[in-house]
Formats: sequence, C-alpha cells, structure tokens
Amino acid sequence: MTEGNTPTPTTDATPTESPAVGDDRDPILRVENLTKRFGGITALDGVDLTVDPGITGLIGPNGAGKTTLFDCLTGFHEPDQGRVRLYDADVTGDGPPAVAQQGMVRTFQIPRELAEMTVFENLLLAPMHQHGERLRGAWTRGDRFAEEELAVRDRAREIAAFFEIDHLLDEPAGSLSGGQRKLLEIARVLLTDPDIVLLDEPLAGVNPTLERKILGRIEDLVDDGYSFLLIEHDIDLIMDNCERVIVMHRGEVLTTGSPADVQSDERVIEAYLGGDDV
Ligand SMILES: Nc1ncnc2c1ncn2[C@@H]1O[C@H](COP(=O)(O)OP(=O)(O)OP(=O)(O)O)[C@@H](O)[C@H]1O
Repeated sequence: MTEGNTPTPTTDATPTESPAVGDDRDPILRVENLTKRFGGITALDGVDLTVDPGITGLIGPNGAGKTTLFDCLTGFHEPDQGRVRLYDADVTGDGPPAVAQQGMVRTFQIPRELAEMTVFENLLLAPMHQHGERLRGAWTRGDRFAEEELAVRDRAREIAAFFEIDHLLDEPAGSLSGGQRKLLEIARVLLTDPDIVLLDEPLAGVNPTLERKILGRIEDLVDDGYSFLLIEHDIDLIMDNCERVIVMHRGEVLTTGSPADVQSDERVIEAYLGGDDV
C-alpha cells in the first residue's frame, strides 16, 4: 500500500465500507455522570464529556483518571454510575467484545503469550481477540470459511503495509523494537474494524522519526473517517496534533476546548503546577 493510502474499514473482513462516522456535527461518544470507585478511591467522579469525530486529546496529571476512563468506556471496568453512548447505542456496562462490536476499541501492549507468535499471527488473532462475534463467526461458518479467512489475511497484510511493518510479518512479535510494537498494537486494533480508537500513550518512548510516522498514519486514518481519543503526557504533542482537548483532574473533567483555550486556562495550569505529578 502506498503512502497516504489508508486501509479501508471493514465489516466481516470485507474491505469495502467506510466507518459509520455519521454527521460531522454529531459527537461519536457521549459520557454522562460516569463514576468509578475502587474501595475508598473515587477514580472517576461524575465525568461528563463528548468526543467529536477527529483527534481528541485527553490530558491530566498522574492519577487524574484517564486510564480508568478508557477502561470504563471500553468495557474493561464496569462503572458504578453513569452512561456511555456510542452514536445511538448505550454501551454502558457492556463487555469489551460488545463495545468493540459497536465500534470502539483501545490499544493494549502485546501480551507476553503472544510475543512468541509472529507479527502476522498477532494480526490474524486481533479481530477474534477483541472483536468477539463479529469476526469470530467467520471462522465457524463452514461454507464461507476459506473465503473469509483469505479476506482477513489480505486485510492483515494491507494494514501491515500501511504501517510499514510488512517486512516483519514472519518475525516473532517479541523481537520487535518498542516503536515497532506500538505500530503493531495500532495495526491490531484497526483489524477489529473500529470507528473510534482509544490510544493510551501510543508515543511514549518512541523516537522522533517514528513518532512523526505514527502521527502521520493517525492523520491519514482520520482523513478516512476514523476517530481517535489519545492519552498523552507530552502536552506540546497534544497541542500540535489534536483538534480538541479534554483535561481531567482528580477524577473530573476540568475543562474541554481547543488546544489554545486549554493551554491558557488558569485552572489547567494550576492543576499541573498544583503539586500533582505530570
Ligand atoms: N485497579 C485499581 N485499583 C485501585 N485503585 C485504582 C485502580 N486503577 C486506578 N486506581 C486509582 O484510580 C485513580 C486514577 O487512576 P488512573 O490510572 O485512571 O489515572 P491516570 O490519569 O491514568 O494516571 P497516569 O497518568 O499516572 O497513568 C488513581 O488514584 C489510581 O491509584
């Protein structure tokens, strides 16, 4: 696949359809009063937010609740209160496969047990691993088995080429560099056919050249209708690359706005300077 030629989102591994981004003015995601407690710790304290199509940054000092929010959005934690709506679907409390089936996924580090499998095998497993029935059915419907498996394999090669890791397809995933693993992690979730991808620090520890490559790929994907919510500690990077920024602090949304608005907001400066680690 050539530069800028982004993989086409699929349904049942048929690389033909565009993601259901809906009207540009409609938020993809609506979160209302989301609350999550761990014993005596309130990690999310009535979070209200919307996420529009495009790239949205999620920032906040350590312990602000960003990862817990991702976990509650994608079904890895069940919130104690509140609602999560993806387009018109209420996905509150749904498990990860059901949320992925509705079109929202998050990246994860490659688990240790998959590190010995090849990059290609990791890509082939991804749709089943996170997506549940949507693609799992392709493996069990006998008559269409061969055709659908071929489609998944083609798509895996296409996405690997898009992320320029196709020359590594036969290598064990555990032998990849840190940056190459980041590319594989994003490639894996794209194979689940998402509308919105939640990225938890996808650029941490990545060298500047690879960082530009990953950001370029994300921008290409946004042009093709995918959306991203991005946790990142590098504020300059968020400010330079996100259309909208959500700032969390102590389990709440402190403010939301354009990078310029957020950067000049006294409350944000105070949150970062007020004694919490950044
Ligand atoms: N499984 C858990 N059990 C108990 N407390 C937890 C758990 N997960 C998160 N917390 C607590 O919830 C709060 C929010 O944590 P979270 O990891 O969501 O913050 P964060 O904004 O992602 O932080 P960081 O930027 O440091 O990764 C913290 O006080 C944390 O200690």
